[in-house]
Amino acid sequence: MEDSFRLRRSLLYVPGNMPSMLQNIPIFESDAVMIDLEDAVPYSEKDAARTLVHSFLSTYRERNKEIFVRINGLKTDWWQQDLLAILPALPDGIRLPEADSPELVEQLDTVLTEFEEELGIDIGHFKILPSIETAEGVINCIKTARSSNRLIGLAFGAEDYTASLEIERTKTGEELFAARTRVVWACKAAGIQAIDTIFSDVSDMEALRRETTLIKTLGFSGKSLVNPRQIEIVHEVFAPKQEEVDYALQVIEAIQKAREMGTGVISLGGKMIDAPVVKRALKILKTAQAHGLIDMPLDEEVIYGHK
Ligand SMILES: CC(C)(COP(=O)(O)OP(=O)(O)OC[C@H]1O[C@@H](n2cnc3c(N)ncnc32)[C@H](O)[C@@H]1OP(=O)(O)O)[C@@H](O)C(=O)NCCC(=O)NCCSC(=O)C[C@@](O)(CC(=O)O)C(=O)O
Ligand SMILES: [Mg+2]
Repeated sequence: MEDSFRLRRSLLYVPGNMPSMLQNIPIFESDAVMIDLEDAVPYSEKDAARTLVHSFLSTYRERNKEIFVRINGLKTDWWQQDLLAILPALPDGIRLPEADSPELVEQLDTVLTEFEEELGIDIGHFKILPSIETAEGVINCIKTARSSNRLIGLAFGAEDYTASLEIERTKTGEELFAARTRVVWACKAAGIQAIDTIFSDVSDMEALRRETTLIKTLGFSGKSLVNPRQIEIVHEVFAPKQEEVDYALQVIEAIQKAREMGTGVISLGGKMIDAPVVKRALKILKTAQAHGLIDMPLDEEVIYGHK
């Protein structure tokens, strides 16, 4: 499966200084976890957290989910020690906070290559998920999205973003709309995934559902989470609905019939079916396949009649 179709609906933050939380990582049903060495860990506990995360990852070898570690930002004094401690335990990737410019990602990319050479593992093993969480980051994100082959996506961080704009974050999110849209554009143009920010009120599940529905509509593939109780709702929202899958299958059938008739356009239930409609239907079917809801060949050449 292409990396852009890998399920990354839920990326759960787990504070790196909390052994009781770390030990539950194998049982969480999130698609990924992001072990945090940045904001969830106070300065006085940074050293202890690095040791703890290293030892947890070294023993957690049979991994059932993607593991990212959020290091401290490249403008701090701590990120190099973070990498030194955790890379030998082979996380899948690094979440880079405050990725304000493509140069910061390039800098991390170079350092990761040096570590991979030293560890004797494939170059490119360590993926990068940069956080776009300041006004500067949003302005530069189009270039940041193309700054390294290691990128699996860009993540939006609304808490720091609203702090950088000196505004309050609301539950309806009007203040985030422009930034979210730009992050999605950047990701789609670069062929990587867009991951939305956390929702911090862990007691308001209906508001979480509304926000997740909104960001799915905007084009995000998934969401960062702060609490395991948020996982189920996010997965429910991202699962393709049976009626969407059924309609997508009808669209594919209709366009194949159209091709046999020598036309690129056909009517289905009174609605025009043409190339963009087919593209969206195919995306739904690939997502359904990633969810294990259907099992069928989705050969684009057969569907479109050309590559
Ligand atoms: C929010 C809250 C305090 C609520 O506490 P509560 O006590 O009310 O939670 P309860 O539900 O009662 O917990 C029931 C049981 O689950 C356990 N449990 C809870 N959460 C767990 C978890 N995450 N991992 C494993 N275990 C967990 C808990 O230990 C208990 O276990 P037990 O006692 O055994 O029953 C708690 O969840 C928590 O600390 N979350 C992590 C916070 C964090 O990492 N922040 C930093 C990342 S964001 C950021 O930096 C913003 C950003 O940078 C980026 C962006 O947006 O992407 C930006 O700028 O925007
Ligand atoms: Mg942040």
